[in-house]
Amino acid sequence: MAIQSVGVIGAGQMGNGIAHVFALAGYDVVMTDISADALEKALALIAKNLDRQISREKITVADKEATLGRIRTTSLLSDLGLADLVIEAATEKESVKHAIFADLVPHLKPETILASNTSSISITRLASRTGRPERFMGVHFMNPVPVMQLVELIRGIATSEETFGELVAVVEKIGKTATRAEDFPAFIVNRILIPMINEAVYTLYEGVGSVKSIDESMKLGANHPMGPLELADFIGLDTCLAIMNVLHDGLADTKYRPCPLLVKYVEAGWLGRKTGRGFYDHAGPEPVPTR
Ligand SMILES: CC(=O)CC(=O)SCCNC(=O)CCNC(=O)[C@H](O)C(C)(C)COP(=O)(O)OP(=O)(O)OC[C@H]1O[C@@H](n2cnc3c(N)ncnc32)[C@H](O)[C@@H]1OP(=O)(O)O
Ligand SMILES: NC(=O)C1=CN([C@@H]2O[C@H](COP(=O)(O)OP(=O)(O)OC[C@H]3O[C@@H](n4cnc5c(N)ncnc54)[C@H](OP(=O)(O)O)[C@@H]3O)[C@@H](O)[C@H]2O)C=CC1
Repeated sequence: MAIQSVGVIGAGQMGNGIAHVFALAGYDVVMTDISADALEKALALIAKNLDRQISREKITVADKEATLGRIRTTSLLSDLGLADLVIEAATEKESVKHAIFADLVPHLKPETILASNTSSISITRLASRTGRPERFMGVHFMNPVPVMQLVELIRGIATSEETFGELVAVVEKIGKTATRAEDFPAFIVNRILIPMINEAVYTLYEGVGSVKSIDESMKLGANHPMGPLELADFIGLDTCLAIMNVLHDGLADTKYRPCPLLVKYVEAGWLGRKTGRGFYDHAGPEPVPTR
């Protein structure tokens, strides 16, 4: 099946970037979210990120206009019914994802491929209740989507060769590089990266360093583009904690226990950039460490 139209569910940090890259590559995009405000913010962010690409002469003004013209937003999940591919990028909570698929599937064409941008949750389990496990995949983009080259492709135990092949072709068409990860907790990137971030939170929690010294050490000492705590704020502390819980429960190994300080920040609603405060206060022109 030639994929021409893409549905995106969830217009948060990831959903807006996924809509951006598909529309820029020429796909028709319908994006939905439970929050109308999130949809509005997402369109504004897409326009801003397209302007970044114009200022670096990566695209033209005409490209930006055409891209925005290919993105439609809706509050109705049923409006995604005609899409050839639907990518779910809602909150990293398994119950939320199952509920979305249960509401969505009755509206879909039989040949439509369903995918989740989940950071860590079992693709096999997500697929098992959709009635189309052979046409279900993990398509895991990296943040920020317009810039990061990688897309992790994860097959559930029942995903067909045909579905996998179609998504390899789609990733190539949007100009990114697909790697393949097997369907085990947090796949490859987050199996390695998020425990490192959790370790950075332990380093802060045990008083080994301050937010500033920890991030500066990894930026200058390991050439990381962002320090681990700055990156945690960028990802979202709720998402980082959700991934650690998936690793801890899925691999039954205490080495994946989430740091109590990370739990406390999430309990306080200090989720990082998306709520304005995490390990940094993002209210001003420059982020200010909060510890
Ligand atoms: C949690 C999961 O499930 C998986 C994950 O995603 S884990 C997280 C993976 N991501 C990372 O590790 C990001 C690490 N950080 C970085 O790579 C860099 O800091 C960064 C690319 C985000 C910003 O780079 P920088 O050098 O500080 O900024 P800057 O030079 O201004 O921007 C570089 C490019 O990124 C773009 N950019 C910067 N921030 C951006 C953002 N938030 N959204 C979109 N584009 C952005 C700029 O426009 C520029 O794009 P072009 O090259 O296309 O013009
Ligand atoms: N953040 C990151 O760096 C990365 C995240 N991911 C994965 O992508 C997914 C999204 O993450 P992210 O964008 O950071 O999360 P965000 O919290 O930024 O955005 C999630 C969006 O989904 C909305 N939402 C919640 N429930 C529903 C629903 N039932 N139907 C439609 N929309 C809904 C949320 O609305 P509201 O806020 O009102 O609840 C919010 O706008 C997660 O699975 C995450 O693990 C993958 C790669 C990187």
